[in-house]
Order: sequence, then C-alpha cells, then structure tokens
Amino acid sequence: MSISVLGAGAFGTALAIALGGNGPVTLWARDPADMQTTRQNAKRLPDCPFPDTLQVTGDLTDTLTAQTILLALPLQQLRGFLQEHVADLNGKALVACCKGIELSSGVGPVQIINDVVPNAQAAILTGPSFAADIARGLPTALTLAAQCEDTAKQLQQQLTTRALRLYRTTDTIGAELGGALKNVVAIACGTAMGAGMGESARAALMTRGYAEMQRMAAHRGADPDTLAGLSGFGDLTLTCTSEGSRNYRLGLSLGRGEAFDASTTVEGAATALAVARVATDAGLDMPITMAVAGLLDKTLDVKEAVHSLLNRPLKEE
Ligand SMILES: NC(=O)C1=CN([C@@H]2O[C@H](COP(=O)(O)OP(=O)(O)OC[C@H]3O[C@@H](n4cnc5c(N)ncnc54)[C@H](O)[C@@H]3O)[C@@H](O)[C@H]2O)C=CC1
Ligand SMILES: O=C(CO)COP(=O)(O)O
Repeated sequence: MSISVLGAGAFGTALAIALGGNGPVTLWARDPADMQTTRQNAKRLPDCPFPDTLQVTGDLTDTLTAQTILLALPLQQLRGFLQEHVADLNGKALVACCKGIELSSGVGPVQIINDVVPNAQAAILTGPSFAADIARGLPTALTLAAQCEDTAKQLQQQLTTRALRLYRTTDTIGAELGGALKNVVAIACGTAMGAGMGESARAALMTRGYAEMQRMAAHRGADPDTLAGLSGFGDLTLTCTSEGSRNYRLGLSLGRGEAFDASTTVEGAATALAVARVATDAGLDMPITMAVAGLLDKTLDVKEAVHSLLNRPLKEE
C-alpha cells in the first residue's frame, strides 16, 4: 500500500528516508526545490542522503492519493491543515507524527484527526526517537497507536523497517498524552540543569513529572501501562536527559537566562500552557506543569518556580 509523508521537517524527512528502505514513499514539502536537487534535507538533516525510492514533491495532489498518510507537521498547525484538505483525506489511514496538546481545544492529535476527518482511520506514531537517529538507520523502537485493532496491526506491519521496530496499542489517548506531556517535563529538567540545580533535581523532576503525566492520563481515561511504555516513560527518559532535544534545550536557555531561537519547533511550550489550562479546569494537581507554564508566560522567574515547587505542603508519595 502506498505511503506519503506530509511535512519535510526533521521528523517527516527522517521517516521518509527510513520508509524508503521498504519501498516507494512520497515526501511532500512546502519548498521542495533544494531537496529535489541535492537529494538530502540539508537544512534539517545534513548528510542523510535520500534513497532512490523517495520522491520529493511540492504538489500535494501527488501525495493525497496514498492510502497511508503520515502527518509530520507541528501539532498546533495540524487542525488548520486537515481542515484545508479534508475532502481528500476521507477514508485514509492518517498517522499523526506530532506531539502536543492543542492550545485552542486541549486535545491531542488523534482527537484532532477524529474531529476534522471522522471517516479517516486515525493513528499516532510516537515514542523516543531523534530524527537524526532514524534517518541514519540507528535502532529505534516506537509506539503505533490506533483505536481500531486491525488498523493498528496493518500500520505496524507497513511502517516497521529494518531498524525501526514498532509496538502497537489501541490506547491512542495514552500514547498521545505521553508524547505531549514528556516535553513539558523536559523543559522543566532543562531549566533545572541550566540553572545549575544538579542531576538529583532533574531525577526528582522526571519522577514527579511522570506522576503528573499519570494523573492527567487517568483523568482522560488512558491505560496507565501505556504511560509506562515507549510513548511515555521511554520518551520521557530520552527527552529529559539529552541535549539532542529541543524542549530540553529551551529549558537550558530558560535556566541560564539566555535567549532561544523562537523559530525552533518546541512542542512543549504551547503544550505546557494548554495542559496548565486543562489541569486548572479539571482540578488536577500538576505543579511542575504549572511552574513551566509560569516560566513561559513570564509570570514566574526560575527562583519563584523552584520556590513554588519546594514550598508545597508535604504529602505521601
Ligand atoms: N525532530 C525530531 O527528532 C522529532 C520530532 N517529532 C515531532 O514531529 C513534529 C514535527 O517536528 P519536526 O519535524 O522536528 O519540526 P521541524 O521544525 O523540523 O519541521 C516542521 C515542518 O512542518 C512544516 N510546517 C509547519 N507549518 C506547516 C503548515 N501549516 N502546513 C504545512 N507544513 C507546515 C514546516 O515547513 C517544516 O517542514 C513535532 O510534533 C515533533 O514533536 C517527533 C519525534 C522526533
Ligand atoms: O520527541 C522527540 C524525541 O522523542 C524529539 O524531541 P524534541 O522535540 O524535544 O527535539
């Protein structure tokens, strides 16, 4: 079955390169010319040549004929993109390859697909992976979640490659929450490390951040085991401990009081604000998320954020 990847940023390009190892794949880019000439994405993934099976196009109609469509756009852009092309997306398997919670609605990518294209088979591909690792063919394991078991099985087969091993689940809520919420915790961890608070502080933030992820997941009806898997705990571990993560690097900048390039895709920033709103409305205790949201909307500085976390009433673990 044919595959298209929409969005030729780092992740979309990396997935297209990996899937090109299985057979023909089409990558849609808003600005394809340089990639068509050089057969690489020099801006996002230098030195990762495209296989011959990968076709790059700027014509969306070429790509919307595929039965399986991977959506590798930033989460906050997903709804608008789907709304624009809904007529061509009905009946397709639409695989969200983005991580986040929408600011305007408080929901994640699978719910956005279900809202806008209810006749599609909605799925999400998520978990611990840096685009550069996937593009280089390094071993990686991800979660493929789709509400329909048959769709999950079919996509698992189709999107597994030589080095990319997919585990499947039907718990799309848990899978999308894990990928979205770990980015917020990664910003917190980066901030702690940037401000010189040390690795013990980071371990505390990861662990208590994970407790917040579990709380939100329970509120939304997710399976706690999903959060313990690749899409939750797995991605939390990678993102909170590596300077390869843009979310972690944003945190480092906040902690050091340095500027950060606003054009970088950092999903955790909007997601922190969205989740803080959801948590407040639902009465969920998510102090790390609230502290990150406070840092980002500049209602707290780093000192105040730390104070807000350490001076809460003592409690059972
Ligand atoms: N880079 C990575 O290592 C990984 C990224 N992801 C996720 O993949 C998603 C995309 O991230 P990246 O590819 O890294 O970001 P990126 O910044 O490298 O690329 C984003 C791409 O989306 C395109 N785009 C933006 N707005 C658009 C719109 N309205 N319509 C069409 N195209 C649009 C841009 O032109 C760009 O090609 C994010 O949700 C991220 O969390 C997931 C796993 C790994
Ligand atoms: O999601 C990722 C790793 O799994 C990529 O992390 P960043 O978006 O923080 O770079």
